[in-house]
Amino acid sequence: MEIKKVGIVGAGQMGNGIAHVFALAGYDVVVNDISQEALDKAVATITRNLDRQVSREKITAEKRDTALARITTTLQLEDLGQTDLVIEAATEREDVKNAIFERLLPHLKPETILTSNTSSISITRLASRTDRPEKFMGFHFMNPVPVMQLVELIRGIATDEATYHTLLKVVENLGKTAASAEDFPAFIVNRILMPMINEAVYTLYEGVGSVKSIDESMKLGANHPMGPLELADFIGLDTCLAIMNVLHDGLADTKYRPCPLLTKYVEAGWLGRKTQRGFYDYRGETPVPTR
Ligand SMILES: CC(=O)CC(=O)SCCNC(=O)CCNC(=O)[C@H](O)C(C)(C)COP(=O)(O)OP(=O)(O)OC[C@H]1O[C@@H](n2cnc3c(N)ncnc32)[C@H](O)[C@@H]1OP(=O)(O)O
Ligand SMILES: NC(=O)C1=CN([C@@H]2O[C@H](COP(=O)(O)OP(=O)(O)OC[C@H]3O[C@@H](n4cnc5c(N)ncnc54)[C@H](OP(=O)(O)O)[C@@H]3O)[C@@H](O)[C@H]2O)C=CC1
Repeated sequence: MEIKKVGIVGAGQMGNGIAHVFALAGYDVVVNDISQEALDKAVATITRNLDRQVSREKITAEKRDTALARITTTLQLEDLGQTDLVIEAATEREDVKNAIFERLLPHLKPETILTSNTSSISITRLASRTDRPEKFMGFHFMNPVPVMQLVELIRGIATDEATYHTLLKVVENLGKTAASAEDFPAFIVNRILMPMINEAVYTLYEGVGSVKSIDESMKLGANHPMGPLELADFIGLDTCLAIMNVLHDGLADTKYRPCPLLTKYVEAGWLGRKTQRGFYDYRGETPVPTR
């Protein structure tokens, strides 16, 4: 099946990055969110990131303008009805994702491929609640989408080969690299990455190091581009906690117990960069550690 028009549900940091790379690769993109403010912010972010690519001579101004013209936004989920591929990139909560699919399905063409950018939730379980488990897949982009090379492809138990091969071709068209992961909690990247981030929060919680010393240690001692706490703030602490809970519940092993300090930050609404406060306070000129 040829994919021409793509629908994206959720215009947060992942939704805007996914819209950016699809529009640049020549796909028509419709972005949906429940908030007009999120849609406006997404278009502003995409424009800023495309402008930066123009100023660094990665793309031409003409390519930027064509890409922007390919993106439309809508508050109405039914406007995704004529798309060939839908990528759900809303908040990492299973009830939210199920509700989106339930409202969206009556409007979709029967052949439309339905995917979720979920970081951790069972693809088989999400698919089983839809009318098309064979055309349902995990389509997991990494943050920041315009920069990161990898896309994880996760087949649910019922996903057919045609769907998998169609998405493999889409990843190729985006100029990215696909890795296949089996459908187990948090797949590959987050199965490995998130326990490291959670351990960094335990290291902070137990007073082994400060925010600054933990991040500096991993940047200078292990050559990570960002320290684990800086990365947690970048991903979103709500998303990190949600992934740890999926690992803990799904694998029933205490080694995945979310750190109580991570829970406390989320309960405070200190979700990282997106709320201006997390392990760092971003309200000033330079980020200041909060512990
Ligand atoms: C949670 C999940 O489910 C899965 C995940 O995504 S886990 C998170 C995975 N991501 C990571 O681990 C990211 C780790 N961090 C990094 O790789 C780097 O810090 C980074 C790429 C984000 C920034 O790199 P840097 O060298 O510090 O910054 P900088 O030189 O400003 O940026 C490098 C490039 O990225 C671009 N960039 C940086 N942030 C960007 C953003 N948010 N959006 C778009 N482009 C961005 C810059 O424009 C620059 O592009 P060029 O090379 O074309 O000039
Ligand atoms: N952050 C990351 O590094 C990565 C995240 N992911 C996954 O991508 C998904 C999105 O994450 P991210 O972009 O970081 O999250 P954000 O919090 O940045 O964005 C989520 C967006 O979804 C919107 N939303 C919530 N409910 C609905 C709904 N019913 N219909 C439409 N939109 C809705 C939110 O609106 P509002 O703000 O108004 O609630 C918000 O704009 C999650 O599943 C996450 O696990 C995958 C890879 C990396």
